[in-house]
Amino acid sequence: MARTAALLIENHGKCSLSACDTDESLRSLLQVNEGHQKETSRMSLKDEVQDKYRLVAVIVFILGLGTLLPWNFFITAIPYFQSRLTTEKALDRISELDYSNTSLANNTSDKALHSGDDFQFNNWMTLLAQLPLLLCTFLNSFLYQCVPEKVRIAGSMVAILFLFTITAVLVKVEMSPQTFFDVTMSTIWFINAFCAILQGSLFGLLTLLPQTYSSLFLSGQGMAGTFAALAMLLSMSSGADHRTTALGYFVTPCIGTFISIMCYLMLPRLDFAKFHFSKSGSNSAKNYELDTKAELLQQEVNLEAAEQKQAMHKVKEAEVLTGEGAQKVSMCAVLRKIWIMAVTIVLTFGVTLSVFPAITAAVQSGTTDENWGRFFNPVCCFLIFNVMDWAGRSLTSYTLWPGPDCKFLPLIVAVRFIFVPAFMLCNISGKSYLPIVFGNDAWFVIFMIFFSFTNGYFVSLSMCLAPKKVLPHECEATGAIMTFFLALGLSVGAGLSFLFKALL
Ligand SMILES: O=c1[nH]cnc2c1ncn2[C@@H]1O[C@H](CO)[C@@H](O)[C@H]1O
Repeated sequence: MARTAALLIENHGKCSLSACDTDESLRSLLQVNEGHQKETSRMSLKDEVQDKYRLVAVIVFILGLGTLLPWNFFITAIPYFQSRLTTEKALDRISELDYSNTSLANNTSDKALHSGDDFQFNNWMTLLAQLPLLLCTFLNSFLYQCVPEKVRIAGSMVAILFLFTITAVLVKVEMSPQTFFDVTMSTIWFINAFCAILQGSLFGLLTLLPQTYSSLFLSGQGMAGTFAALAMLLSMSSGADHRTTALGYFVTPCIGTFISIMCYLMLPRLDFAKFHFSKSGSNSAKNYELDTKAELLQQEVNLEAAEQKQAMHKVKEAEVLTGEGAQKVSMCAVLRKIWIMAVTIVLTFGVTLSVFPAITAAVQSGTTDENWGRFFNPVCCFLIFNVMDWAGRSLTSYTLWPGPDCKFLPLIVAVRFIFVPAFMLCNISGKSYLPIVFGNDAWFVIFMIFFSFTNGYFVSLSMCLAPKKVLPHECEATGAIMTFFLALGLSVGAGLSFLFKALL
């Protein structure tokens, strides 16, 4: 009984309800219960298995971190990839030249080096990292029925470890730039495809744990970028040569992924995880409602009699309004309720990925200090982005301004589009059309702080507010829909990055 009560409270905690007319009654019902939730939680916790030493929490955080290691380790290493492609491309060009004309040779070599991105590496990398996410979000929704969760999760992590090992080994292998580009792009595609399956499967698994564990997972994801930026800074400051630095850097995610695999394998051995995973993961709408109603009648908590009556009255009212509890979840109905959040997340990630990292990674320091010049990119672009992105995500634990009923959220988020021209007018060499207006490093740092903080805040805000717009039994569908729009936003942004790069 306590277990069912805990489930009820947990689900109520997870999803408050929308202002939709038909949902109003259930919403009031939950409000009636709200006052009793803390008390009930305390009671149920006594009976429930505890997360000893917060081990499950730590593991969930590490798993979150593990899922975004591939994306972050690849984008933070853009200068390494470019240096391999650009320099060798430049050398190729020089070797094709008639060396009797030295000035032509110099000019062309200069142009090749300064065009910086003949392969448009940043753009292709962003697109090939995000497209598999979109495709695999679909694929995973079929795959989850025929491939067991353990195989999907452990298998993806082993594949990611293998692909990271290849990337690390390639650091020491000489090959033509075109081959290096092709191999790297294939690695990026496959590593992100596995990462998408991993992410989707872990999100599914997390629905069986209390909601705080989903926040921890997201927090871990936010930390992955900082981890990559710090690994880059540490390997750069080791003073080793270029290639050894890159090797040290790529060995880090191999270790990180290995630790993730160990953590995942440990999870089913922990009582707290065992307890929650043994609960039925597929709580259908009907079951949920039956549970809810049964609990209202039977739960062994101190609901005052009058309020209990009121609660039951509301349930009956809701039954009449919603056409009884056995209703199916309609994706269209859910989408109608959460479209504002869906548009918000597409706009947020669309703007972010259209310039980050494709354009922001190309910005150089305006100073002549060589040392600062080397560290400018990892610090001002990647470290600041990831720390502030994480800070923005964390702020949603304290405030959810402007709230679930705000109709103007997409408009507020659209204002972020201003960052696109702002970054395009920063100090990027080899521009064809645009001048450098914000040449000072301080401008770039200021833009980056606001850009990343608002990215983290609005992404997390839309993900947190969406479940508040729907009925409890629609939460799972809401999660799936929002994950799809998250991936769509990332892919749209990655596509737009080609356009903005061409306009530079
Ligand atoms: O696969 C993903 N899932 C969720 N968020 C992602 C993924 N890939 C990138 N980002 C998000 O994109 C922004 C720029 O790096 C960051 O906010 C990062 O968390």
